[in-house]
Amino acid sequence: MVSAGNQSGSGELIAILGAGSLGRLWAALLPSGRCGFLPRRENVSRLGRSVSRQDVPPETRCEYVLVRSVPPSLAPQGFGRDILTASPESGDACIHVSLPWLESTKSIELLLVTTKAGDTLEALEGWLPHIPMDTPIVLFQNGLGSQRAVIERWPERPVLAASTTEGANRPSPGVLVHAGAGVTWVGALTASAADHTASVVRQLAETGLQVHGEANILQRLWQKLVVNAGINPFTALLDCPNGDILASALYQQNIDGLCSEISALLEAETSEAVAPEVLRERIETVARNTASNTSSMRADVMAGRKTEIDFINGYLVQCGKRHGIATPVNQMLTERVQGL
Ligand SMILES: NC(=O)C1=CN([C@@H]2O[C@H](COP(=O)(O)OP(=O)(O)OC[C@H]3O[C@@H](n4cnc5c(N)ncnc54)[C@H](OP(=O)(O)O)[C@@H]3O)[C@@H](O)[C@H]2O)C=CC1
Ligand SMILES: CC(C)(CO)C(=O)C(=O)O
Repeated sequence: MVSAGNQSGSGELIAILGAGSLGRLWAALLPSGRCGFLPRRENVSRLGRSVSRQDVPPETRCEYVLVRSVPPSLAPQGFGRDILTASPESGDACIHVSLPWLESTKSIELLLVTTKAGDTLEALEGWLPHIPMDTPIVLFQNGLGSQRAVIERWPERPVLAASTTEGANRPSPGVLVHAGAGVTWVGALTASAADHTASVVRQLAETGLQVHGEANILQRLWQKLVVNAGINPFTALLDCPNGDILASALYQQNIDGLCSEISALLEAETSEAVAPEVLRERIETVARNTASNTSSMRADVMAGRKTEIDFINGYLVQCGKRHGIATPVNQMLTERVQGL
């Protein structure tokens, strides 16, 4: 059982904003007693308030089971529906996790933000006025665009970004599955964050997950963006696992155009020249290595959630507009996914 006490007397805390799959994964693996979740700001007044008998009692702790060791037959399937057959009983390493919903922001020494890209700004708007100016903030969002919005809004704060290939999903409300081990890269986005990188990496590495500092985190985010832009929309539109896109007509007809657009954008944005064929090879290597995965975008569509398309192919369309580069394939994929 991983458990953290209520805030009083527990010293400095790592707060997690976004108690979803990724947030719960870090929370469960961080040293016990040092971690808690920040609730949605609008729910704050319900926490810790005495309630009348007619009211629903507020949840003061977030409880779930972490399934760390998925049976090999399920492990490669990653996100989504396929994992539904994984139950806490079927793995050999289930941990019961019980962590507090934080009521005060006083002793927060590190803030991990694990909301979806589209929710990040609003989630931070609610909490940052209550969090000390020198508390490092680590953004875990996939795609690009949300990070820039945060640093433009709070340029003085120490803001870092993380790019991670860990895989976590929630097949049912009380169960978190660590579906795939990966690597996490952390680097500074604002000037005042540079001094915090080493200590953030050290704290995150206490989970036992692989965590490294990255001097050029934007480049890492771009590398992941390329792969997500070349796999996720096709899986969502074709409603298929990652590997199945490769033989499809939609993919075959559009991948070269997509890679040419991304290659031009990459050079315009980062000065890195990477040939379209190299980008295609990178995309296809990941698609083959994760062939039976349900991508996060397909999983969002299947669950009726808003996708992160605006921060992946949609972001590339916006980049194209800034640089005068035509992006018809990214535009088509964005519009079609938005329409799902
Ligand atoms: N899951 C993974 O393995 C990986 C995820 N990522 C990236 O990490 C990010 C999070 O992904 P994931 O954990 O899967 O997403 P989830 O949807 O599982 O989690 C997001 C969480 O944020 C919460 N949230 C939304 N708005 C607010 C708010 N205003 N205040 C507080 N909490 C809020 C949601 O609450 P509610 O449920 O109530 O809506 C939800 O619990 C995404 O950008 C994703 O691309 C990157 C690599 C791997
Ligand atoms: C690499 C990939 C496509 C793996 O499924 C992913 O990151 C995602 O699903 O968002």
